[in-house]
Amino acid sequence: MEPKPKDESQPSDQWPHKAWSLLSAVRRHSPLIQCITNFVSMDLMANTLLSAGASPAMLHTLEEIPDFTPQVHALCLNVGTLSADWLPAMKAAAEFASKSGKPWVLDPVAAGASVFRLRACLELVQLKPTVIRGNGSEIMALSKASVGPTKGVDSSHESTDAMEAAKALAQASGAIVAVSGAIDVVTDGKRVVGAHNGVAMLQKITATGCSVTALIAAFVAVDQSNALEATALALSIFGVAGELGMSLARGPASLRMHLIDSLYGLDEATLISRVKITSFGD
Ligand SMILES: Nc1ncnc2c1ncn2[C@@H]1O[C@H](COP(=O)(O)OP(=O)(O)OP(=O)(O)O)[C@@H](O)[C@H]1O
Ligand SMILES: Cc1ncsc1CCO
Ligand SMILES: [Mg+2]
Repeated sequence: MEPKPKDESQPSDQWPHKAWSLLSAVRRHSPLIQCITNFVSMDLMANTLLSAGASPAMLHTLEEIPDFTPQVHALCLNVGTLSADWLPAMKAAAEFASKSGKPWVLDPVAAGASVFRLRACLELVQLKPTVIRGNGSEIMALSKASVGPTKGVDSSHESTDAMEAAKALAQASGAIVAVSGAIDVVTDGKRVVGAHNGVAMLQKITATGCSVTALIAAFVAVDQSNALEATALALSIFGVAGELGMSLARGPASLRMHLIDSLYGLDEATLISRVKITSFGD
């Protein structure tokens, strides 16, 4: 939607204003986001997209993809509860999205947990995602193409430990690669930025990572030509909603509710005062 001229330099003090501008664009355009995602995440992901102003559609049947996927503004693929019969639909959707010039985002959940899952993720990477977002362990497994010791869907690495793996994966795939964690690391293979927002309690709510991947799809849908910036901003804004939600929450269950309310209610002054994105200086 509405491609904008490429912004080569992103002075750090422009990030907060850009954050408001992109969130406003998502609210205004309400991009249609197709999500083929795991059973655990469907509810939180759809509600995250709705609260940000986007329009989620959790359609995953192969038979519907030729009709539906060309109409969407972006696609989100997530392999969290992958089975062999879902993979052809994911591949077909990725191909339709690419053919119709729509961005698509891959969440390689637990990429290193099994040979089947790793192969599936590597095959999806071949189909040229616009963005890949995972936690530290997922990005390291995918970048090294190796099955290894993993804690399932949770990370046993810091996001910053995966920085070189993320750069290598970005260079090899042509995708923007984002690694979530205390600092969300985002790279195109050369430039690296960090989004510093969020609270650790977000890790205690299942599928917050899956949901922020879908939010990235919505942000890239409204600013396709600046995918690195849109990715970093989606991560930062989700983190700001987490910070605001945490100030009202008593634990993970109430944070889940306040996260959604805070994303929905985010205003310009609050967002601009809280967004924190820095360059890692490459
Ligand atoms: N230590 C932390 N401090 C602040 N925010 C964090 C921290 N760890 C994770 N987050 C935030 O929590 C959200 C989920 O990230 P996480 O790395 O847990 O994803 P994930 O492992 O893929 O989650 P899931 O598989 O449950 O969807 C992101 O918005 C991330 O920025
Ligand atoms: C817990 C869980 N298991 C498979 S997918 C998923 C959601 C978080 O990734
Ligand atoms: Mg995940």
